[in-house]
Amino acid sequence: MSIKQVHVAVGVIERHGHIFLTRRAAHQHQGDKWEFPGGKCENGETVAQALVRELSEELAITVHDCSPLLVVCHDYGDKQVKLDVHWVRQFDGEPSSQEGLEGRWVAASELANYDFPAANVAIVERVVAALGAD
Ligand SMILES: Nc1nc2c([nH]c(=O)n2[C@@H]2O[C@H](COP(=O)(O)OP(=O)(O)OP(=O)(O)O)[C@@H](O)[C@H]2O)c(=O)[nH]1
Ligand SMILES: [Mg+2]
Repeated sequence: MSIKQVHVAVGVIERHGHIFLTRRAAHQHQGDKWEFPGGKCENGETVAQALVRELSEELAITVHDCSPLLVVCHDYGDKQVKLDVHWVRQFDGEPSSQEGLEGRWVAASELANYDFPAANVAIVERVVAALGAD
């Protein structure tokens, strides 16, 4: 049996201490959980290129710059993921889900109230540590 790890570009989109979250569709992996928008890297793409493409496709924003935050590897049993997480602070446009997903700006202090996939615990900790929880 082969173990395939999915490489995912994930964006922590930040503006004025708030983070833009989307809620995964019920039928998706980790369905109904809240997430930081992003998606799978395609062949030949850098993570930054994948992030620019995904955030354009999913949210119709134009990302001008991003910077690495952390990498999280997680085994869900049915799927192994490597989340390559970047801050996204320079972008144009107002994010709105192009895929009909629920989306909202959330204060760093409110992130703990959201139900994320297990792999996201470390991401939330880092974001709250960076932005403060008050
Ligand atoms: N985008 C995103 N994916 C995450 C997060 N946390 C996490 O475990 N993942 C996992 O990373 C994997 C890849 O994300 P994705 O958005 O491309 O996955 P998907 O299956 O919805 O993509 P697809 O429907 O376009 O094929 C999924 O298995 C998802 O459960 C997160 O915060 N953001
Ligand atoms: Mg996605």
